[in-house]
Amino acid sequence: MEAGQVIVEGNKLAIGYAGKQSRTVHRDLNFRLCCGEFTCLLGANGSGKSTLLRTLAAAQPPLSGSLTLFGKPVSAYDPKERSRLIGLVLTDKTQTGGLSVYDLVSLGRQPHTGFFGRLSTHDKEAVSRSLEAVGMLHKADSYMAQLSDGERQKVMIAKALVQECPLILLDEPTAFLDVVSRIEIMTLLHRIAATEQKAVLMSTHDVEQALVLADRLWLMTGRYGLECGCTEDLILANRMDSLFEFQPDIRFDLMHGGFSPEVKGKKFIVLETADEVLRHWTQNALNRHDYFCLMPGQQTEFHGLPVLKVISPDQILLEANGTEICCSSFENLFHVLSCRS
Ligand SMILES: Nc1ncnc2c1ncn2[C@@H]1O[C@H](COP(=O)(O)OP(=O)(O)OP(=O)(O)O)[C@@H](O)[C@H]1O
Repeated sequence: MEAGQVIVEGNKLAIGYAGKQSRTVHRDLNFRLCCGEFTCLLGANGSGKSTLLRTLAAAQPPLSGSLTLFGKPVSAYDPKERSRLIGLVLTDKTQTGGLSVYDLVSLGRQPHTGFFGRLSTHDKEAVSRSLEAVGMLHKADSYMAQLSDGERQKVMIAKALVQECPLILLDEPTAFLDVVSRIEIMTLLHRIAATEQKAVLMSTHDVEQALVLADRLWLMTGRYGLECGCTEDLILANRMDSLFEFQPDIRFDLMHGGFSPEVKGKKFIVLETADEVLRHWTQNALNRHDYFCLMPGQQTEFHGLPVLKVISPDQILLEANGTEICCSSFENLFHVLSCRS
């Protein structure tokens, strides 16, 4: 497999549900997934991420348009062929508690084993390699029921790895995990894509980590459908704000790469500090206390505004009404400010 080789391509794809409760979730989706790339699919609740992943995995048919895997319609592959090409990791807690970690991952070899599913030496090596790749080899003999959520998720990823598929799809694999496990899993997926030349696509609500680790983003919204691009191209073209289009009070913070409530401070204060970290956290605290921060020089149209000079976290000078008060902490500062208002 060569870096950049197209594995999956969708053209004018419509996804959704046919039958009694028929519903088109999206139409006109155009995308490609290539070897060696880790892609994160972001979108608000109900925007259609799982529907798209299920369609890509052929767990539900497209409503119209074209969806190809290595240039051939996904529907033209039989289920066994597909399971050699697509590894799917779902979040729902499957009933696997009675299986050992080793046995569960071994099930991922089924597309390669014969009728009786006996593991060859090569299969056993592949199981051990996959468990090692996700850092779970030491738990090979544990039962699934004995694992934490994060560990279980790593084992499910090992099961997808052992299938040796060029395409791995994961639906919110980091849901319910602590920040360390989330970072571990996303770093692992990024490494797998890069070193094993796989295309890895995961849906997630973990925007912060996605912006750090994803080579590409797929942004899914009702208004714009699916916007695909290199992570930094989308961020710097201000496309992140489109994710929550009906929430004008929530803004993407370009500087720090996360979403936060828009600042609507009613009180004004001039903030002076030479340190970027101090500026960020002082502004954070002031915004929460209903202050809108102006930079020095910005206050020409306002007169007599308080000025805050932050030299260090324990040296905060507040100049107001011709007096200067030195505060030794933010707690102290907000006590002084609350007494003034
Ligand atoms: N079986 C179904 N039949 C009809 N509509 C469905 C079905 N499953 C989901 N939907 C609808 O399709 C839309 C997209 O749902 P989907 O689960 O794909 O969103 P999502 O982006 O994965 O959401 P979340 O972030 O909450 O997991 C929703 O409006 C949902 O109500």
